[in-house]
Amino acid sequence: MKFPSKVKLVDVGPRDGLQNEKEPVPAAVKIELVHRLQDAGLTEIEVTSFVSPKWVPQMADNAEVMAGIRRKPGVRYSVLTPNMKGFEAAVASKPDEIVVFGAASEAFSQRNINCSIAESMERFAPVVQAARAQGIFVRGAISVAVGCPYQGEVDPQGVELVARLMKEIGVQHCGVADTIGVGTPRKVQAAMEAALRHYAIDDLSGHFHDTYGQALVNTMACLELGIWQYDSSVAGLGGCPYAKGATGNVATEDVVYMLRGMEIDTGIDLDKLIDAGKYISDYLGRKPNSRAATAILNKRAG
Ligand SMILES: CC(C)(COP(=O)([O-])OP(=O)([O-])OC[C@H]1O[C@@H](n2cnc3c(N)ncnc32)[C@H](O)[C@@H]1OP(=O)([O-])[O-])[C@@H](O)C(=O)NCCC(=O)NCCSC(=O)C[C@@](C)(O)CC(=O)[O-]
Repeated sequence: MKFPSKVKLVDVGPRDGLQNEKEPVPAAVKIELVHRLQDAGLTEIEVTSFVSPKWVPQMADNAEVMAGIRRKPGVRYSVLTPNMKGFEAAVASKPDEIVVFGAASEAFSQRNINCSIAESMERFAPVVQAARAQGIFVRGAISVAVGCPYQGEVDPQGVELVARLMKEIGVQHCGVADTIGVGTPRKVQAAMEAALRHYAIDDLSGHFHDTYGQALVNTMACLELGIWQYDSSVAGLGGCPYAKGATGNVATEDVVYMLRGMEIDTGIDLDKLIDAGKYISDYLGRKPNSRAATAILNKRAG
């Protein structure tokens, strides 16, 4: 079996991780988390989202967080922008990349962004056009790619349709997301293969929540396909406010530990990453949701 020799991880903890916290997390803590992640070697960090503060109040400090980051050369900072209003607000904060986020089920599209799949593409198209005209890279996320909390099963055709529509409007990179973490390896591979009909392997990534404990094995299944880009979340933070019961993303620490053992380069310093995860977990008053971090922290404590 030939795996990729390097993997790029995008830490989505500051955005996906913190968007679901009940208590507000101060902008200063989010900024410090971003700093610790970049110091640990992350080269892309999903910082925040420019969505409606009525829908997701946890991200209302988006501009303040973006303005507070000490930018490190070589690191890319991405933000979510669901429509032109979000994009216009985001541009002022100079993101390297924006993310438009659609869904492979109509039901999730309605609950998450208040429109149908077709309408979402109409909203995204001018955003994509404006971003690309300004040299801002555009990533697209396809939520509920293997299962939806409202519809149930999602078949690969649903993913293929949204990947095609995203490609048609000029989205440059396609992220396939198991929002509620129900996927298992063959299902996730099928979703990826559907997206691969429209996106090259270098323009595709996986985003796996760990609700059923399948995220690492799903990552492994995608490595087998040659996919080398993944989202993950420090300390396993996260969840989507419109996917009740879904837990956080796969912990960045767990993915880095696995890849290090497989001699696949990530450029990430695991010890510093664990410190970053401990920092935010201490702030939130709980333990990191990462088996590797827990084991290493226990070992450190002797
Ligand atoms: C998409 C909208 C905005 C549509 O929301 P809407 O209500 O349909 O929008 P609207 O155009 O009818 O506007 C209604 C009000 O919202 C305001 N508004 C409109 N747009 C914006 C904006 N961008 N920023 C700030 N304000 C905005 C607008 O100005 C207006 O304000 P009012 O006149 O009532 O005072 C809304 O549904 C929304 O914000 N949804 C939040 C979705 C979200 O953030 N979900 C979580 C992130 S996605 C995710 O986690 C999944 C992912 C990516 O990680 C992958 C995975 O795991 O699946």
